[in-house]
Amino acid sequence: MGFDYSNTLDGVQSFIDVMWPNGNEAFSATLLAYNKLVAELEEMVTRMVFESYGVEKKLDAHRKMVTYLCRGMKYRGPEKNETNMGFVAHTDKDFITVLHQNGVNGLEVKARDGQWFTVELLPASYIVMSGDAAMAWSNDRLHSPYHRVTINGNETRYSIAQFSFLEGIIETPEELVDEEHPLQFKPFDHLKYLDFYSREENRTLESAIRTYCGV
Ligand SMILES: O=C(O)CCC(=O)C(=O)O
Ligand SMILES: [Fe+2]
Repeated sequence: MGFDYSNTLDGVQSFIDVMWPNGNEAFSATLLAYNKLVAELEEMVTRMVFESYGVEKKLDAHRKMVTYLCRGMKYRGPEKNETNMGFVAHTDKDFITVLHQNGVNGLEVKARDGQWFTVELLPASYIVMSGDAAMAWSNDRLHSPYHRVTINGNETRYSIAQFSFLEGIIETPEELVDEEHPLQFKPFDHLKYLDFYSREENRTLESAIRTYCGV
């Protein structure tokens, strides 16, 4: 389950209203505090990326467009005759994802070289992963990896993710384009890309972002 504007009081409140019509102050305060911290982490990583590419002057305009979606996942262990009760392989459609899990591993990521590996996390660890929008923005420098969840044991896995989206047009900075690195993606409207991906016929594309706005 998930909700939009997840680092704002209004966003959290609209979720709480659905789940607890009589309110749940403690949960609401915890969720908002958590999502704000995770948004700060996302902001910090984004700043590091912009600085490392020498495009920090583009950061303010970028920040003004950022909005977050929070999603909570529950994966129970397989029962008899069931296999893999996880999440099918996909790339994230956002800019940057920050993921956290309870003590149960299960996330697998496909590296650039095609090898799948299991992400083994300490309880206090977070995963920061680039999505399709960051890949397009960076002219293919950041990799938006295929990933999936496979649950083998009996323990239930819980994870919580916060996804960043841009309300507006995403454009590759000209600093990241030159003769050696020709432009790979045309400017695109991030939320319209989500509409595109939500259509049945586009969900099985090898790379929805390349089909949508690849050069
Ligand atoms: O539960 C996880 O660790 C991954 C979830 C995920 O990939 C997603 O929600 O996009
Ligand atoms: Fe994902």
